[in-house]
Amino acid sequence: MANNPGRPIPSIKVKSFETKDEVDVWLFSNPMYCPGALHFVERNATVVSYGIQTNSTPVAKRGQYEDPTFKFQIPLQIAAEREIARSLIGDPNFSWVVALKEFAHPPEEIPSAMQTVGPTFFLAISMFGFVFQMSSLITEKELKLRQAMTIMGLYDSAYWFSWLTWEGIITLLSSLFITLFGMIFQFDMFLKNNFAVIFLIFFLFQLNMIGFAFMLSAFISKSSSSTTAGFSIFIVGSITQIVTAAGFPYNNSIGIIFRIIWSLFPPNLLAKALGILASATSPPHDTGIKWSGITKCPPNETDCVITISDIYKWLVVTFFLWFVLAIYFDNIIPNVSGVRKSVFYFLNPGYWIGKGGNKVQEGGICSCIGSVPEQEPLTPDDEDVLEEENTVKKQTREGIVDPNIAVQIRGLSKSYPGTTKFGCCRCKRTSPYHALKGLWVNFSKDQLFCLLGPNGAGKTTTINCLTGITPVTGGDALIYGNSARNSVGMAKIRQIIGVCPQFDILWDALSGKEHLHLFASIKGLPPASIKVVVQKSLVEVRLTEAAKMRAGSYSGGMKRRLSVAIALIGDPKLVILDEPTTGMDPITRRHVWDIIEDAKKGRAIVLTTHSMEEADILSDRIAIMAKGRLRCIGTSIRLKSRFGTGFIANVSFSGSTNGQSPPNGDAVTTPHHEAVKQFFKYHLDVLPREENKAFLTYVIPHDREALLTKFFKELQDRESEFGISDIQLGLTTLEEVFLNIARQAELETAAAEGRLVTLTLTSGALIEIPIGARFIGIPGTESAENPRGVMVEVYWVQDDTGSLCISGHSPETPIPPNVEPMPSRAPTSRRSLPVHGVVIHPDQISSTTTH
Ligand SMILES: Nc1ncnc2c1ncn2[C@@H]1O[C@H](COP(=O)(O)OP(=O)(O)OP(=O)(O)O)[C@@H](O)[C@H]1O
Repeated sequence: MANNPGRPIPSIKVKSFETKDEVDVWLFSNPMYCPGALHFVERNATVVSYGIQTNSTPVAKRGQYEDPTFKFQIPLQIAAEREIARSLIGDPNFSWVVALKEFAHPPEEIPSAMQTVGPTFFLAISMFGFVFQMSSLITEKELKLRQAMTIMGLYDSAYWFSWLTWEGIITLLSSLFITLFGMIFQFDMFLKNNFAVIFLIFFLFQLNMIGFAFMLSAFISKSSSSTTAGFSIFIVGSITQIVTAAGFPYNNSIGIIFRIIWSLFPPNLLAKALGILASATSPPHDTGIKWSGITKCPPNETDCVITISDIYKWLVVTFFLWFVLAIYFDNIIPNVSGVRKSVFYFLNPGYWIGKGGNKVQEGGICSCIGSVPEQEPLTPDDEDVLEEENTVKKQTREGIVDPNIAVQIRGLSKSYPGTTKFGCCRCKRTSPYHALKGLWVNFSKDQLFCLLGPNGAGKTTTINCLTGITPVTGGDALIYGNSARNSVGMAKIRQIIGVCPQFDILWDALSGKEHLHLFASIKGLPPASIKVVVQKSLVEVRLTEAAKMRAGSYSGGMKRRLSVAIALIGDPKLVILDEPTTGMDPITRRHVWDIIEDAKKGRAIVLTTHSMEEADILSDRIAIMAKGRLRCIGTSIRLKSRFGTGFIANVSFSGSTNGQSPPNGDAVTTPHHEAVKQFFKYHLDVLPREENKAFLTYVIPHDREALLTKFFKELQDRESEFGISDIQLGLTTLEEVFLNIARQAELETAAAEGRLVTLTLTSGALIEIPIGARFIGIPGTESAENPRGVMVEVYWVQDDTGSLCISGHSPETPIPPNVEPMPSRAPTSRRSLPVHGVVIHPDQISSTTTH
């Protein structure tokens, strides 16, 4: 204890044992407690043996590891040997001195926290901006927000540069805060290196990550995938940063090609830069990198292949590379409408000088577009449609520019090509579809043109062609003289149109006011006037109180009103409203109708709607489309008179107070009712469609039109005799016209395609009949009683999608003798396979046939 070099060991720190085994047991049960043990064996008077046992685990003290050999083993050895020598010599003062000294060596390099966890930590910080940026860009694509802005006139360049400016500012601030926090927390790397040197590394790195996010977002179509993509980049980045910190590939033993490829991934450059900056301040006497030293290799680095200034250059160059690639991929990867530019679009000089070069095509890069079969020119069946077509064709041929025409659609056709997509194991084929089959129509200025039609008629496709969302297959559309087929024309069109799309395209996080502000700016309104215009617009659509609320919390009707306001902002010359009042309550709907009515002045409006009332009230002209073609065109009255079933006459009786049905709903027949019914039957041969105590309602077919003047004059003269209080005469509703046209179109298509449906007879037999066929002869029913067999009349209704379905059939009746005999066939067995029914032309059915 007294011989320990340096200072004696106090007795409380020493334990003694009888045997080696006792020592081992004690050491085993008290690990890391005792640094060393001495074993003495006194062999004889001149020989004393001893053994040394030490703990070989190095222990860190204040960041420094103590070497057990120097610290314990040698001192124990010296102490033991001194004591043995003294004991053997018998001189208690006998002593010798041993001095121990390490070789001189450079200061030990302890990797700093900045070198070990710094790269991952700062990569994690930059991932916030990265994921946010990707998800913002993808959400704008996914929700068609970007498309909406483009239609309203936003240039791609403005879109990209506005994002870049915003992200540039955020990145600048975040880099500033990172550097300042590093200094506040007294990290040597931040304190000793030049402020600008550190700040620029963080700024350029984060900007680079933003460029990388821009590029990656072109490949992702769902915003929910952006977090997954961000996380994957983080994991990969963390691993490659560890590899970078270990020295790969920034040393002379690795080829430059590896270094170039490695440096394309921004986290690797950050890891290398932090490595250089941290090692420049790691030994206490190092002073860090000054601005003037960014081009020099750090003094501690022996195998230096890259300097801080090289890293700056790399970060700047790769940022521009990502940014350019982001714009390129954004153009060549199909957008949300499946439309893209050609892979070599940038080789077209027109693209750079703004004269064309923006031609778009459909289908993905890896999908083969099948050839679209040519559509045969169809001559319209309807005389009004034919006349309109001839007018437009004549104007086109003669180059007549009618100043009153806002939109001239010249044989517009659109076919969605069939595509073949090559998946992992199979090819997916879709067949081509002709959505528009040659439209020829003029939309006049100061008028509202209403496009009606069943679902899938082609209304939205027409609008998409007019707004450039989808490329036109054939024909053209001129909007105020600008062609929708030409990119220069389309750029001009977008400055003069306002669109309210079928589905609300709004940012949940922006308020109504901010939306209007944004679109007013896109429309190029002078900044000074925007505030006033936005306020006026909010008042118009009654959203003043909700102006500052986020659009995400608006009701469906409020969102629609905001979409209408957006369409009207900036005083567009053509306003396209695709089902603008869907989801609105009746009061709001009427209010929006007023807005639309007011908006007609000085501009053309194209409206599509499924509300016949809306079409009736707002439209100056109406066209009904079905299966990609115009079926009729004209004013509401013209359509009703031509395609309605006729006139509706309503006769009210005096004595009825409110004109409503009796409470039990039963028809009440009075002598007056009977007299009026007889009068109608005698003069017009019609029966009431509806009758009750208060009134009688008749549908009078068009063919009796000539009799009406005389008939109603006489009815009016006999009003008091019949007890009539009021007579109303009107045309049938637009809805009826719509249903008739849709039915006709459905029939045509079914006949052209030879589509069949199965009719189940009351007898249980199944027969196949063409869709829409009215009288059907049942094969195999010929008998002595009915030598020509029997037939049924089939009743048809249209379902929600406009398709015809069988609603029932009449009882079986004998086929009249004037009908040609059916081809002879074996009798149909019950519930056997369906046989084909024989279609009997209605003209062959005599008047005795029941309906
Ligand atoms: N990208 C596409 N690829 C293939 N077919 C399409 C595509 N877009 C639309 N169609 C088809 O074109 C037809 C016309 O569609 P469109 O959206 O123009 O109808 P619509 O008259 O607007 O119907 P709705 O009243 O339901 O809005 C439909 O049969 C539709 O399936």
